[in-house]
Amino acid sequence: MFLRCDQTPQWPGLKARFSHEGKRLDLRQAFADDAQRFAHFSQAAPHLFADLSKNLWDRPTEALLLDMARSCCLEQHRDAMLHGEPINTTEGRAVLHTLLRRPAGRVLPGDLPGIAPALAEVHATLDAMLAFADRMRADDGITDVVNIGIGGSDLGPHMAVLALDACRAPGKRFHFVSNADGHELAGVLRLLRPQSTLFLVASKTFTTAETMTNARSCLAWFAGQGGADVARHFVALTAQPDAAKALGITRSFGFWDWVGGRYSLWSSIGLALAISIGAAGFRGLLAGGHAMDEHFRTAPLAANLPVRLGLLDVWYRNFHGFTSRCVAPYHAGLRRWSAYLQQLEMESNGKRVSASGYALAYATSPVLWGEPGTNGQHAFFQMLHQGSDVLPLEIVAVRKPAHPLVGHHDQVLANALAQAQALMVGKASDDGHHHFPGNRPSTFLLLEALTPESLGALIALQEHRVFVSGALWGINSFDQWGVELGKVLARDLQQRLASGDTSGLDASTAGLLHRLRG
Ligand SMILES: O=P(O)(O)OC[C@H]1O[C@H](O)[C@H](O)[C@@H](O)[C@@H]1O
Repeated sequence: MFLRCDQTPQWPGLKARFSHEGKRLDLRQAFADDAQRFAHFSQAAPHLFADLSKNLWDRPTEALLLDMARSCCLEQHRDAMLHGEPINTTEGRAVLHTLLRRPAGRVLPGDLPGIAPALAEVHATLDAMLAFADRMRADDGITDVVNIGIGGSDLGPHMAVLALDACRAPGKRFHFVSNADGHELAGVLRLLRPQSTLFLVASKTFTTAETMTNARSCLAWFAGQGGADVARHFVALTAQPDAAKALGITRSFGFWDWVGGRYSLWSSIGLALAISIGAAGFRGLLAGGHAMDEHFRTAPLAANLPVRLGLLDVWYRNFHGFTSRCVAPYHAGLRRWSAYLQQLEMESNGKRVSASGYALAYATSPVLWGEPGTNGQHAFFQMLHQGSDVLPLEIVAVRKPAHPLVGHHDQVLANALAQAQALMVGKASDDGHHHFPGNRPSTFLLLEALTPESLGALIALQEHRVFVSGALWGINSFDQWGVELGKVLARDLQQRLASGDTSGLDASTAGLLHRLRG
């Protein structure tokens, strides 16, 4: 059994450190006292550079956090995941999204026996999927690609297709339909012609109600518009190809139950992205992810970026008591970044019981939220600078733009830098309205350029940082039972909306149902 963070000898030490020094730490003073603060709290990692120095911690605190990670056997936890142990205990599954980006034939010391054959299957499926992607990419008869999926079967490919728009196949449009609300699908269908559209029905389980409703409507629309050849125009991306066949979709690309939905961009679920950026680009994404996996696997804890970020997350959540993290990508292509991270972190670590089912006495996942910079600055950054709560900010900036327009990118980068600076430095004024308290924390992640490789590394960094905080909190980061109750009740209420039966319902639900029936 691994220790949870609160069972370690460092936990009381961290509590004491927070009440004596931690809560009083002033970043301006900390920089004045330590000429090496930036050097110590910043580091390179594959494809990116991270500055953690404008955060409310110091070296002794970080050292205690690292010792706590050692007491929790974080490295053994990590290796258990990488080697294929069934660490998703409530579902009895391994957690092997890292295998999806491992080079063919690569064996790690400690791999369980099933890993080598699984890796061979991964590459056979990847090769077939990417060959298909390149065919579709080169096929001028296909102008529109529609990804139908929700949650992990939407957020990853959607975010990444937008982020890597500079690599998009010329002449192709990409659409993402996730909501069961017909307004979304109807708006997309209006733009399409059946003979030039490729529908990708993305669902690990092939049971998700929203996706099944949208897939059926697309099949009906296709037939209604005189579309022929469903086999050419519909592809399923699923771990349940038989369920896809039952719906009439014969071509499918598979993946495995050890790939969680929110970790599935790297699998066949990434087909929309692969068509957009091509096989070579998709392999670049995998290579970037793998480079970060290797960093996570081999770097000493004190120089391991996902570990340092995960420890900072625990320090902020459990000692400072910060309830959220604002994410601000300073790149318009990353406009779905916060939505993507919301599922990754909040569905993974939004848990109130330990892996063995006991109620925890401390807080877990923060709320993640945000918008691209500079837009957020003109909306909610007011609260970051002068609000009553301290809200840590995480900036992603990209040094080189992928467009030739003069005068734009410097403005964007200067704003990213200015926000982090302003939050920390503040500005004293006797007039309260003009007073900026400063000492507000931010993390700065910097990519050289937004490429498949750097995006892959950035995503894998976030996956592993979520793993680190989840492991220290002692929770199962890989199940999501909290989404089930609403699904069951929605099925019941859909029938009641038709029948009008309100028996056994609470008065509010019954009253609203009555109104919804009109
Ligand atoms: O890919 P699917 O099986 O359709 O699942 C889509 C999504 O819905 C589920 O309810 C989960 O909350 C998500 O983790 C998952 O990504």
